[in-house]
Amino acid sequence: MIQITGLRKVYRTRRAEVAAVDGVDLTVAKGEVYGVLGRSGAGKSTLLRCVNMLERPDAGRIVVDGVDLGGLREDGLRKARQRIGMIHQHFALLGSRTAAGNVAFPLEIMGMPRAERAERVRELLDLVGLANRAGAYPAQLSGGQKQRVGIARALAARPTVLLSDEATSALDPETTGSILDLLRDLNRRLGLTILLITHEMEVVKRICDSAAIMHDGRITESGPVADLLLRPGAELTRGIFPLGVPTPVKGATLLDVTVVGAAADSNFVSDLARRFDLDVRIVGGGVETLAGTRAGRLRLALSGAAAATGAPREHLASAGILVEDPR
Ligand SMILES: Nc1ncnc2c1ncn2[C@@H]1O[C@H](COP(=O)(O)OP(=O)(O)OP(=O)(O)O)[C@@H](O)[C@H]1O
Repeated sequence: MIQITGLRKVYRTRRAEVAAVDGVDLTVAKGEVYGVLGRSGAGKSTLLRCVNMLERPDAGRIVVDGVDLGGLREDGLRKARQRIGMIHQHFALLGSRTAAGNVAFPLEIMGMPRAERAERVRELLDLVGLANRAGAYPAQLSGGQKQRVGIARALAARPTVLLSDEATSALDPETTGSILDLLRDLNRRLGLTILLITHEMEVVKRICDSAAIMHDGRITESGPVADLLLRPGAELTRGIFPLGVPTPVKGATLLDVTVVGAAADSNFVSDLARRFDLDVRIVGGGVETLAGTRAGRLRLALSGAAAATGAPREHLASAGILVEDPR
């Protein structure tokens, strides 16, 4: 649905050149929620703004829904952008218009007749759970409600892709949760492909099927969350399940194990203890549900004759469990 290849964007100021995006390749499949995670300044906003050509890349290709955006002139681009909705951290609503007026705005620009427009606006506000606030002005709405208006407006032209620029960063945790659930629901109900950028691990945990980590304009790891978790040394795994600096346990061998899918709910710990006659203690970690997938990471302290041999590791690995030395 979205194919980004060799993307590069350089900002030139009088004093310096900054490669905000420095050779990014990314593929977002149709119907998935894809999160790009990174710290401030990593280049996430620039990357996202290149996807709908709000920023013209210096190099690389952006193909959305089969259309190569780089090859389009202004009018073609305007049409292509209707297929790409966008929501923003600070909502970007017009303060002088009601919720309904804000949602109607892109439809007016498209030239939709008034009666049809009114019907579509009603439908959109209903879709985001704001049917009863149509006449309210942004100043009268909570942050979560404003973002719901933003989402309704972004969906007005029936886009196939939604870009989310830190859509929940200005919201409290509970409201963040409800907006993320709404995005997930829209993704499922409308088959909407969502590419979001965020600095919050919680966003990736709650709704992303796939994720990428960005540092200094480059993607350092990317792929389906379930696959990334099982990749040795993955930063994503450490971010979702931080285990901290290992504290030695006297007479025990420490192992960090990552489990995804059925293994996360299996009896692998007691099985390990029985099979190798070990004493097994869990000294850190947890198990969670990530966008519908069960996953966990535990730090185990093994004691017993077989603890320091390779046998427990080999057994865990043969069951599809990632085993790493704590560090
Ligand atoms: N218009 C611009 N002119 C010059 N430099 C820019 C411009 N926009 C961004 N940059 C620089 O490009 C780099 C990436 O910025 P970008 O905003 O894309 O990162 P980000 O990961 O989205 O961070 P944030 O969450 O803080 O916005 C930064 O070093 C930033 O200072």
